[in-house]
Amino acid sequence: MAPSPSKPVALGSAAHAHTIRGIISQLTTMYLRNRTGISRAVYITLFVALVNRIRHSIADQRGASAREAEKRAQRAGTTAASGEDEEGKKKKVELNREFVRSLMRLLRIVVPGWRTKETQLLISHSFFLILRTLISLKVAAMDGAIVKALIKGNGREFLMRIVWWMLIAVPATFTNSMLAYHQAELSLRYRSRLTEYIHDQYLSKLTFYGISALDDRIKNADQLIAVDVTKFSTNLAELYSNLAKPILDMTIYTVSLSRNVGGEGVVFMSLLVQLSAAVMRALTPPFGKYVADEARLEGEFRFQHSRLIDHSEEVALYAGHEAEKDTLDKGYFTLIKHINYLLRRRFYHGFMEDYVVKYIWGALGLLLCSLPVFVKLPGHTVSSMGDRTESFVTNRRMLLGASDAFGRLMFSYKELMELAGFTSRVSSLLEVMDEVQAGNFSKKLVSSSDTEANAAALKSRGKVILSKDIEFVDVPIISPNGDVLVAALSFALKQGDHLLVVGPNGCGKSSLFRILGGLWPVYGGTVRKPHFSEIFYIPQRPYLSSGSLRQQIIYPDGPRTMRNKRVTDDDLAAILRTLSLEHLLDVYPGGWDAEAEWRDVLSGGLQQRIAMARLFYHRPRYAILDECTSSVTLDTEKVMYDTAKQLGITLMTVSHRRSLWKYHTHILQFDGQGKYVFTRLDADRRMRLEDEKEDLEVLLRGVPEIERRVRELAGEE
Ligand SMILES: Nc1ncnc2c1ncn2[C@@H]1O[C@H](COP(=O)(O)OP(=O)(O)OP(=O)(O)O)[C@@H](O)[C@H]1O
Repeated sequence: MAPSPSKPVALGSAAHAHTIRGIISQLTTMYLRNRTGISRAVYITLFVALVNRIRHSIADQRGASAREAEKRAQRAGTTAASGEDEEGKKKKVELNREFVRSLMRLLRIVVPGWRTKETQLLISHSFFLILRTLISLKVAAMDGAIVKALIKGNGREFLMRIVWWMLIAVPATFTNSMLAYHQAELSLRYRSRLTEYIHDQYLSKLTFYGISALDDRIKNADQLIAVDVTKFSTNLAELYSNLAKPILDMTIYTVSLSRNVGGEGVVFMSLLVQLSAAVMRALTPPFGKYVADEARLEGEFRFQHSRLIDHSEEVALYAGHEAEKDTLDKGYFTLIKHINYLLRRRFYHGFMEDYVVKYIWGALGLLLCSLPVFVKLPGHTVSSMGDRTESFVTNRRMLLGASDAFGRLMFSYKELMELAGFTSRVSSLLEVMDEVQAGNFSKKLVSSSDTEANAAALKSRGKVILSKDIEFVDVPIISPNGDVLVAALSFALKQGDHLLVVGPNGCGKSSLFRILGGLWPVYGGTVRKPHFSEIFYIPQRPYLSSGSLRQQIIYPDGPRTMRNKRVTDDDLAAILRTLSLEHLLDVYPGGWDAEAEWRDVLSGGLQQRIAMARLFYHRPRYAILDECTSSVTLDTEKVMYDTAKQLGITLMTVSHRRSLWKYHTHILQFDGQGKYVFTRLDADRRMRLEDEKEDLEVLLRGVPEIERRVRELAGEE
């Protein structure tokens, strides 16, 4: 009989299977014999891979920072030219290199060095974080021991363990309180550092003016400084404990767990957890951007309210409450719509996150804890039921700790995104402040202007030379929107020459003084002028600061500077008497120290007189008087101008009032079409000419009437 062909195959496959089984068993034995060594090799490889990954990201980030710096340098030269709109500039809020770069900049501000209070706080915070994890480990072991005593039915041991458990709770709760305290204190310190830094920058080199008038990238700096900085600081302080503690917990718990249940299970479970975490991260909405948008909308809503408070009288007189209500409602509903959308996204995300973190990972954890019960691991001799229960309870407790830590790490991704939102907002303020200080402004150009030519004009700069007198040589007056008001202005004024500036509305009269005061850049030509401190400006609506009556007169000096200048309250009273303001000292209780919201309690005319008193106190070499006598009588105006001249102040006035001509020696007259005339002013002659012109105009106005009457008479004849 021919041998069955299947037999050798069967024999062969049995032998084959036998060989494979033999190889597997040999490999398993080899693995179990060298298990510790292999585990170490795996851990070391993973660690080296991690370090390499971090090294590469840092190198990438450095390269990106250099490229970003290059791009910014290029952009700085072209922002004004491009007329780019705000949307185009809005940064995307993501956890990218830009975020790391911005965060690093803010971190250098909030923790400026090693020997600072912040570093001390961070170190002691870290100490308490480690202490809490160690205490938690001890508590986990004690839990296991308590349950073991219970299962054994050993009442004495059970009670003893409970007493120990209660004792360890004392350092545990103390540590918890210390952690909460450190977190709050750190947040406060970060906020103080940032606010101090921003105030220094914002209030130097007229940055606050540049941001609000010459640049339109930052809409509400107040909201950014008062609210977003606080939220950033709180978020950052929370994030440290929300990141550091779970990372620490995870490391310590995982090491202890792998000792109890074997490293393989832990590595396998970590891989599964990592995988599900990566999926969840991919499904996480861009919360950072949402938070930044929410903060912006909050800011806009607040701004609309503060505008209503500032202009309550005007709105009330116009009965504009319905229109204002519409604007406010619109702002509020836009905000609420966004918050509702955010809530919905958070709801779905929270649902998914909770399910994965609590239940999927929880089930994986139970499987892991059961390993020592169902699988015999080398080096683990679990014998009695009590021992098994103790090991299960301890492992379960540690695992809960580890998975809770991982869950918190996952949640902290959301917080990290929120931090990215606030980081983006705060750092955009810092960047715009830097650019404004460097003279790089970005403002939407007026559509009517020749955008390219004007943008080029806005980029170029003229010369400013310090001098005793004032001289403009071919200086263009260009509004921040790129509107050329005067192409090239030239005039010269010596000390003692008093200048009157006239012209139609919007022709650039005040803008000339903004250039003189250093508020607007000199876009071309040469400006010779005295130092900023020697020119005093009085606008039509004087600025009344908060503080006492005395402070209104001496602003921006403080009482100490006043004393240093050897000016007394009696000197100030004399100034008040000159302007017939002495009654203010009796009207408001407290005299010089009386405090009030001066802008509300003083009439327009009184405010203008206070502004003049301020001028007489400071006695500058030059004064710019911008329609600042519009609300006072001619008698008061005379006193103001005569006294100012007696004090040796050179006056530069913007006014349409003819009564002011006689106080000036020169006139600069704009025609509103970009042309101007600068001449000496012979007030009497000019007054005569103007009178004659007005008489003739009246006569001319009567001519049609005379003609009509002549025709009527001719008809009657
Ligand atoms: N911060 C700014 N941003 C953009 N444009 C501005 C800014 N300030 C002034 N302008 C524009 O510059 C032009 C000149 O303004 P300016 O205040 O010099 O006018 P003015 O001659 O003093 O007018 P008025 O007699 O009405 O006070 C106006 O068209 C004004 O809209």
